[in-house]
Amino acid sequence: MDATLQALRGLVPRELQNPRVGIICGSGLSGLAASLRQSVLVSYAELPGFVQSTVPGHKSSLAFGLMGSGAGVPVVAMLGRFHPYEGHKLSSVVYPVRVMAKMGVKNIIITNAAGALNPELTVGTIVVVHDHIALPNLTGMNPLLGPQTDPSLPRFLPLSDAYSRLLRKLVFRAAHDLSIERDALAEGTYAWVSGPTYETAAEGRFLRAAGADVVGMSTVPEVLAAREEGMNVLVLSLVTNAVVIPASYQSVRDEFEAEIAGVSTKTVVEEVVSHEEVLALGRLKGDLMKSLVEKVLDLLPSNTQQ
Ligand SMILES: O=P(O)(O)O[C@H]1O[C@H](CO)[C@@H](O)[C@H]1O
Ligand code: HPA
Repeated sequence: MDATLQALRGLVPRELQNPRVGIICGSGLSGLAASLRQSVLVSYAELPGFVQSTVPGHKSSLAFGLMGSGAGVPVVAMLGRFHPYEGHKLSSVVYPVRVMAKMGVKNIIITNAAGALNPELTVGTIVVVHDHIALPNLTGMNPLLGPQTDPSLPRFLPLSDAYSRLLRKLVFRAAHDLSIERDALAEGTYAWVSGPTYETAAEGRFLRAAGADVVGMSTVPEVLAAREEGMNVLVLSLVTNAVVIPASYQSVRDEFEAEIAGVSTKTVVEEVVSHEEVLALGRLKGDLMKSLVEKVLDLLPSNTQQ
């Protein structure tokens, strides 16, 4: 950690060395940081302890700068995150969050691309996450597993308050101030899965039945580290696709038997999702996400821990 912080002190101008807000850009959402002023990019390759992002739609740089109107808020944005499915250790996945904490970040805005499990969520909706289901955490893949390296951090971290109510409400205020239509935003629960495979229909049904609204392969590790470090957390999921969950299985036997009996049937073609589709939606809705985040920064109270 000391080596990373020292490298950053050498690469980032002094006035940007104490960001107030950290941002993590999800798949195809690096454009979020396009409006940073006085921005300085630091490649992950220059930072000891950082790995490389290998997923299309994720760059490998930290961007420092000022965001929002007026004087702006000093922020640090990860243009490209790390996922365990890339082969990165969980400790590497959350390392940038720990670095942000050491630089003084008190609020973190984590964005992601996600598939909709809730049939009421249409593609393009931004979901303000208020809870999560993390099967990997429950089954032993938790970034906080292991010896406590910093005794000042809690051993048993509560997560019932993981998603800041104040920050969530700010998003709705921001949308209201920007006259964003009501249906563009929703609230929901994020299911974290390890990926890199997308869900089968049965898995989608299972996660939906468990109460999840959207599903993705990231975010929860960063949320856990951020909460452990005492940050206020806001998560915004952009719905990039629907997880196709047919109400019932359409039997191939029925289909076959109808065919040989000469009865005309509708052949079922299973829909599939692709990362290209995910990235395309990120490009399409990137501006909405950017305006929302900028407005949240404008509304962030300056006189509190926030
Ligand atoms: O969560 P982010 O990084 O936004 O990306 C999402 O998009 C990718 C799959 O298309 C997965 O990495 C999934 O987690
Ligand atoms: N499933 C998991 N992760 C995702 C999806 C999905 O449908 N879309 C974007 N990230």
